[in-house]
Amino acid sequence: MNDTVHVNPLFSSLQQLLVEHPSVLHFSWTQGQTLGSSPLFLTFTVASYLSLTLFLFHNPIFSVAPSLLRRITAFHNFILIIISLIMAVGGTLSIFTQAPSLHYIICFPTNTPPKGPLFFWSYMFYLSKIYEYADTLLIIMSKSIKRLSFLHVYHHATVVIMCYVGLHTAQSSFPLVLVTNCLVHVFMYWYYLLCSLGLRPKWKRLVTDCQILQFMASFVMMAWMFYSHFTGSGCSGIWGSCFSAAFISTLLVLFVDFHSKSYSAKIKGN
Ligand SMILES: CC(C)(COP(=O)(O)OP(=O)(O)OC[C@H]1O[C@@H](n2cnc3c(N)ncnc32)[C@H](O)[C@@H]1OP(=O)(O)O)[C@@H](O)C(=O)NCCC(=O)NCCSC(=O)CC(=O)O
Repeated sequence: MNDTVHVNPLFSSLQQLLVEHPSVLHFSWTQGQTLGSSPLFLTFTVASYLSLTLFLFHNPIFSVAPSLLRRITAFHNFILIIISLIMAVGGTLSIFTQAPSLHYIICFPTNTPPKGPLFFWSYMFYLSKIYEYADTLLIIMSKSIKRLSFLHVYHHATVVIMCYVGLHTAQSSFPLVLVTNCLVHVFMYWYYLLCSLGLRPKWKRLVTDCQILQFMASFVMMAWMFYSHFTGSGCSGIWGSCFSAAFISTLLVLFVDFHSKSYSAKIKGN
């Protein structure tokens, strides 16, 4: 399997850095030992996010000059584009080099330990979702408080729980969800970067379409996983997948609603 991937020098260097580096190769999610792996950490993080958001929503104590805030926001979006790109490449290479087949990645054998490159990138994904809390802070600091939607806060709070559960249960198909989400996020943060630079890209709707498509793709992966689980010898992380399926369903409903409110009205207005 590895013989086929040493063809291209760039591919080979990326593989050495993003898959075969000792910290990636020997990564292990150890409950209570790995940073962020305890239920207490998760509860504290999500509760702090929600209470701080609520507090700052009612008491906007920050005052940053708009030009400085625009630069900070642009930098933040740039960082997220780079991080998402690295995770997408790292996750893809890990899938190609570590998974013996597509079916394996959809349905890990039961009792698969959350170890190695596939779970290293899942862990990075989890940490990046905590960093994304800064989006909310930037919206609050921008004083466009009405932009702080239920969808935004619900998504940011719950996606961290989904990642934690995914790692904790060594959830099948999680690396595929990670790669699709990171690819969409490169596009999404590119949109936000341009917005923070004062541009208004005409392809906003395309970003939302891609997000909806990504949720639908996740359903297809999970349907395949559930089918494999119940007709075969079982898949790892079935409870994590149930949680993800429920969370992604709610996101799909919220995003379809966002889509119809944001774009259908404009069509009628034209
Ligand atoms: C096209 C979308 C990506 C964004 O829609 P919005 O209505 O939020 O977009 P908008 O046109 O109002 O955004 C432009 C405004 O965002 C500001 N802005 C810049 N960077 C930002 C950032 N990192 N986070 C939040 N807002 C940001 C700009 O300065 C600008 O402010 P100003 O107007 O003041 O100049 C959409 O599809 C979407 O996701 N809507 C849900 C809202 C949301 O929070 N999405 C991200 C998390 S959900 C997610 O991430 C799902 C997933 O996993 O795919």
